[in-house]
Amino acid sequence: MNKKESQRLDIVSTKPNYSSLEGFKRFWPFLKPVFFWLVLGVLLTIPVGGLDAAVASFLKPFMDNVMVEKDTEFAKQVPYIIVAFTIVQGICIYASNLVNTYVGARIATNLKKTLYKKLLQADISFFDKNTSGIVINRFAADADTATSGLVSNAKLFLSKFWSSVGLVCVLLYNSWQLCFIAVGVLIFLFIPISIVRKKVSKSIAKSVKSGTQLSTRYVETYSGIKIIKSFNLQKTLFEKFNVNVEELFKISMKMTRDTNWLGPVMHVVTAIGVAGVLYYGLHLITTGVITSGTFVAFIAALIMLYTPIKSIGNNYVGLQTSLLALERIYDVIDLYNVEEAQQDNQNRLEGIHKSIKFDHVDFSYDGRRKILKDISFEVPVGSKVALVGNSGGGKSTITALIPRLYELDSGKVMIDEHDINEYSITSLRDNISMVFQDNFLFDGTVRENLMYGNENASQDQIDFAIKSAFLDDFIKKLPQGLDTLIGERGLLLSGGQKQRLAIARAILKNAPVVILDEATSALDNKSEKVVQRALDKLMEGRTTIVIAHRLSTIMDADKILVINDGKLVEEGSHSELLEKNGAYSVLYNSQFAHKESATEEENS
Ligand SMILES: Nc1ncnc2c1ncn2[C@@H]1O[C@H](COP(=O)(O)OP(=O)(O)OP(=O)(O)O)[C@@H](O)[C@H]1O
Repeated sequence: MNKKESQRLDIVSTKPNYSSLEGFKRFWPFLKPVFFWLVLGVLLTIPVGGLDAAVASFLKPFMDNVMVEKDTEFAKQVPYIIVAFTIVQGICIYASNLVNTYVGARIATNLKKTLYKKLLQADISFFDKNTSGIVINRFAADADTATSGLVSNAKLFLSKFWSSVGLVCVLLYNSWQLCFIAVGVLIFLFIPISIVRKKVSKSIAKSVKSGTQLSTRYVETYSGIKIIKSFNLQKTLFEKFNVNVEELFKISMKMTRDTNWLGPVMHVVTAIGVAGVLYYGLHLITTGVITSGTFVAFIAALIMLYTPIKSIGNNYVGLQTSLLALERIYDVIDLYNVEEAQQDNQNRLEGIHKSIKFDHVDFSYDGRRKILKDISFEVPVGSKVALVGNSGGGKSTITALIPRLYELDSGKVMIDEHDINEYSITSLRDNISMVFQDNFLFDGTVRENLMYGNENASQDQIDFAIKSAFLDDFIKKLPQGLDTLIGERGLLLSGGQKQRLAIARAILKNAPVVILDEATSALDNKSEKVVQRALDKLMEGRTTIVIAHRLSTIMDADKILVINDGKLVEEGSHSELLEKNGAYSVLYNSQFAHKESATEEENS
């Protein structure tokens, strides 16, 4: 796999990639801020677990004093002591729940912040390679899965750990021989646990993959609903969904089959332990090695010890699920991205004074298929350069390289004779406004959407941008003017209005370089004219690179570059290129002829 391919997250690992120590080290940055609370939580679990042992150990004097020696003095105190102990235990349980929940929620929140930052910084190529379902699952759901499972299991494990330590001490104190039998049988539990571990890891990886596909289906349905309805795709999509959801059902049933036998096996193993203790205990009592009180206390402690072990099966799957989710999180955190890798000491780009230059640029999206081949050209400051050429030729790709949305394979893109890699990415992008064919609007009001162009824009600046984009009449008619909600994806706006809002946003950004990617090709003639006028306002006094299919909009460009199949085949002004009678002239004549024949058809 080459570097450009290495960002795919759909390959879910089935084997743990980290040793426990490595895993802990990686988790440390998230544990550190809550370490005090974590220690407090652990300390609070000591009395919770330890008091179980205390309760069990009271049974011995109770039995021996009352039953055997008929001395009730101490026994009378025991019920009060037990109630007092359990009250203390209850308070500790409450406090430890509170502290542990705080620790878990804090870690999950910090993990989500780290992951979201990572998502915002991820290279565009990451989004080309990973589906929306992957993003939702890997960046949001995994943080909850990892922490909720880890915290609940750690809480359970810790409290049971301390109670087990206490109970084993009680067992040892009462009879080391019986303790040997009781604890010895537990060794047999390691075999089924390791079998389950392997099977569960595989199933969890499969279920993550299926769950991801399911999430993608939901997102696709949401964003593609118009196409789904107009092509009557409901049945097709439902069938695909059906396959995914049934697969998930099968995986979860398999997981249940693979793991649920662990419970009964634990039951049998612990029962063998109890049976062994009873068998040998009888011998020890009859030979006078232990008293009956000792024996009763021993059995009580043993039952308490075995109870959590029997539920290990269920907890184990939860724990394994969380650990694997944590590993997937590490995969995401380890993803390389250009923004994060950048040095802090990079120069800020403060405007453009000379030119934007492509110097022998080669580019591929996947490291294999070359999209741009040896592209060299210069855009002098303040000029308007147009990119034309065949569909899929690489025009949009060229424009994406200027704000470093993708990294080059070789060659250089330069601003004012400096490689753009020398400037900080933020400052580079601050200097460029892009208007696309399909402009994304955020959920919120018209004003909020405009102000994404400039968060500190004054009312005067906003008014100017609206006027320049010919949006003032439209906004006056909106029920709440600038503060009208336009909804996610700007559904309340027409195509042309959306375009003009995007142009107003770009005007507000006031960047010296403007890149227009086929900004008017989706519009009808009337809207195109208004949008074109708005674009002219945006381009005024700025360095502009325009991609256009309609040559009529770029005939006045200072320079036209013809890009065919990733190569720059011609360069010059409209009249120079027509004179050359080459690729541009073919393109121009085909459009012109097309227009003429269309007009003839209309006239006839
Ligand atoms: N994100 C991407 N990942 C992989 N390949 C891509 C990606 N975007 C574009 N391509 C490929 O790169 C080539 C050039 O695409 P590009 O969009 O730059 O062409 P274009 O000249 O702008 O086309 P059009 O005029 O049709 O918009 C095409 O073959 C396309 O399939």
